[in-house]
Amino acid sequence: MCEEKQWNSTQLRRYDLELEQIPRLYYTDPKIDELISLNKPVVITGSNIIKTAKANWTPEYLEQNIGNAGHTVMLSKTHKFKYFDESKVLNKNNPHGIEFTPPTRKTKMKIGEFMRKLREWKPGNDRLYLQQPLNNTIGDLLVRDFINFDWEYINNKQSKHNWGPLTSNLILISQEGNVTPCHYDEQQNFFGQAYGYKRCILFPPSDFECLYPHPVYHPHDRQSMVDFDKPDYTRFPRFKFAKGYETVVEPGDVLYIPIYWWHHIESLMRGGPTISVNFWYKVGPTSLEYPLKDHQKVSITRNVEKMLLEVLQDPKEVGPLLRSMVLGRYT
Ligand SMILES: O=C(O)C(=O)C[C@H](CCCc1ccccc1)C(=O)O
Ligand SMILES: [Zn+2]
Repeated sequence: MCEEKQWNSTQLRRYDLELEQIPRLYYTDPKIDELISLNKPVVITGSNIIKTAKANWTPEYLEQNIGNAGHTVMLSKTHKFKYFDESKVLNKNNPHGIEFTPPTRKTKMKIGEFMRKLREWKPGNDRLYLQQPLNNTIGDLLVRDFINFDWEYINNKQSKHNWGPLTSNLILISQEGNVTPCHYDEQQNFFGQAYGYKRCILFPPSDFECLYPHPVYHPHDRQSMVDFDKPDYTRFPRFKFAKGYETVVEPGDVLYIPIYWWHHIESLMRGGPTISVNFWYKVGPTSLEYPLKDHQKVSITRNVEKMLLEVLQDPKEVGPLLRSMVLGRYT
């Protein structure tokens, strides 16, 4: 039977992008392992991976059970929550940092205050996004739910695909309409959707030239410089060639976001709060096998940038040096 969809396309933000669908496969389907081994995204449906979260994690339940410690909440004046690395921002004890105006503010909030602020939110108020690594401050019922995730399935995938150790699980409680702008992470990611609906737009690592990441030394390292709401085609002409994939994850879905794949994530407008839990896996130093995979080339460019910045010191010298090295010789 076909369930009626719980959302409609007016709840999705509109972008100037051509998007194909990410495959949705039932968790017993062997094609899932084919796609994961090719470092390609797939939505795993019908599994018990986060079954207890799908069953129990409503905003009210989390308010009762997430624990009474303060939680990390990002505040933003816009719907965008563009991540930045605080260690790369210029401040008194970081002379090498750069001038930078943070687009979001990080605070600590008790869950009750967070939920109240969400309920009382009015246009013009700061938007809120709770982003809290799961730790030992969570309540007993949440611990029980977490223990009852289908770890056999999860661990089987982790070992079959030679992922490194699970580094962290992030609990995400988003206000409706919030956007995490396009970025990539250096970890494999099982992105579990527990409550509400999130639209995920992904691009392969080979779209590096179309998505213009900030320089590695910048606080917005790994984030795209392109504003999807208003792309600057003069500065970023190749953005029009980006070839994206999208899906809307629903409660119980687990989206495999391959390492180094770009992803933009939005909580549907007028869809109420959303709750997600991700599983990040670091990958160890992999032996370089030829031909190199696209994500390995991105990793190499990062190392070149870091080395050049280390020796040149001044970021303004990196462009001219690379240009003189490459133009007429390698191009
Ligand atoms: O799971 C992922 O990789 C996502 O990008 C999920 C994303 C929020 C990520 C917030 C964040 C980014 C970097 C460091 C710490 C926190 C969302 O769902 O909005
Ligand atoms: Zn991410």
